[in-house]
Amino acid sequence: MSLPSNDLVPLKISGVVKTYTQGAAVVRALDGIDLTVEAGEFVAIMGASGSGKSTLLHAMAGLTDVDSGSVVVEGMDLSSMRDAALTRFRRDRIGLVFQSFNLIPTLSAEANVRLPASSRQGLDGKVDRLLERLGISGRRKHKPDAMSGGEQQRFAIARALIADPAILLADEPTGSLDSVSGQELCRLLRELSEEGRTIVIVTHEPAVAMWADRVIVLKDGKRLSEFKTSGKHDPESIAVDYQHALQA
Ligand SMILES: Nc1ncnc2c1ncn2[C@@H]1O[C@H](COP(=O)(O)OP(=O)(O)OP(=O)(O)O)[C@@H](O)[C@H]1O
Repeated sequence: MSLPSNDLVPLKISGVVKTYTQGAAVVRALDGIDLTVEAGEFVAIMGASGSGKSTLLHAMAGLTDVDSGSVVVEGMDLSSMRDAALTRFRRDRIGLVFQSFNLIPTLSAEANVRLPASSRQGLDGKVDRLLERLGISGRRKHKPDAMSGGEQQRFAIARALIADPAILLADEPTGSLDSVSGQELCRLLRELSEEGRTIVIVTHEPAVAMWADRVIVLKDGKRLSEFKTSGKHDPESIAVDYQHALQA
């Protein structure tokens, strides 16, 4: 499956700060993050619990307002957009996948995939190709609760990709899967990236991060360090690189 390309940078984040106030305490969940993700790149975001990974992913998707700095997706500054325009832009240009799949239980798996498609033109063929590509065509009429976690997550990925977004964002996509299904899902994400999809995932697992091209390490809301995986499909060496990055 080859993808249409354009010259726009899929994601550029500059100086992003996000604080939460809890009573008298102010938490700087993101403390001046800069990050550019190039077309076709596969980036993993790692960091300890509370380091700001999910907040960053939500900021990338325009699901969280940031206090300052900018999040620019394909040249569009999300903070400058009104709610309705942002919702449309997110549906068309940003694919989102969550740990808990978030499929609508009363709809068939295929109906879930069709939901974000704004136009019906050519949709049937597109759905067929995508489900075939993800190896879930035979399960399309099932309701989500009649499928395994791995199948549900593939449908969630199909739903995220149906509009050919600029970027696929996934928050702990293997977090609800057993390790075999988790690795199968990672292999699928790797293949999608090699087909030209731009992907950012949040994970705390070296065995997941090893499928990415580049690992960004967060600590206390700051971008502490990063390293390239150089195709090392070896969780132990990724764990070592991660520990080095934490000590940088
Ligand atoms: N809605 C919120 N209200 C108040 N504080 C929040 C909120 N969301 C996140 N935080 C705080 O912001 C910081 C970063 O949280 P975030 O969920 O982004 O971290 P994380 O790295 O994704 O953690 P985990 O790996 O545990 O999911 C934490 O200190 C967290 O308690």
